[in-house]
Amino acid sequence: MLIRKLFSFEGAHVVRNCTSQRCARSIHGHSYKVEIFLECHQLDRGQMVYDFGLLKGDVRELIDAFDHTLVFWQEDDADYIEQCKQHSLRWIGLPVSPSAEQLSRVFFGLIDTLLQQTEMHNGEGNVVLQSVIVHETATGYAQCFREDAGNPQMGLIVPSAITYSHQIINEASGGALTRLSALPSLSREAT
Ligand SMILES: Nc1nc2c(c(=O)[nH]1)N=C([C@H](O)[C@H](O)COP(=O)(O)OP(=O)(O)OP(=O)(O)O)CN2
Repeated sequence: MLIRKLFSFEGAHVVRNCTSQRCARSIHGHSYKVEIFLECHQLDRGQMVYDFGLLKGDVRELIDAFDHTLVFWQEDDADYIEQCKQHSLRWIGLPVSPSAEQLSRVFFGLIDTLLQQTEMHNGEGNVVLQSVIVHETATGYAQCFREDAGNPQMGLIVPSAITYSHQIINEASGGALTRLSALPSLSREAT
């Protein structure tokens, strides 16, 4: 059985090298929708795959870290990156371009890590992250499955390469970002 929980965030980006010139050459924003799909073939004591409420902690905090951010590709023009950091308190640097496809891969990897760290106390079965959908607009989305998340042809996403501005770290309410940042594989903004 599959269950799905929907999140949203507001974000801005440029996606270099894409065919759509407005997308490639102008900073623009999206009201992103993120759908998380969990799969399990067993129910817990509440006769649920996984209580939706459990996703309102770490996973919500992680997605909220992306809210009102300028997200850039770390291989973008150095001056552009510098200007992003100067003019936006909330920014995230990714080792891949911030297309819907790559954002879905980023979220898959990070949410998968958080779920694996979650202690289950209500007889949950083997709950696994089946896929993550990132909607950029009302008409376009990308869906990442496990094989996509780890596909080197799509670019390696080493979590330690993701950088968060101080403002994001400071505004995170505890839990998820702090724990992910404590992993050797996730880094904070360089000081
Ligand atoms: N496969 C992808 N194609 C495009 C992406 C993407 O991430 N993956 N991104 C963009 C741009 O970010 C753009 O802002 C969104 O493009 P588009 O869907 O064309 O947006 P519109 O609002 O113009 O769509 P309408 O259906 O005309 O409303 C481009 N492509």
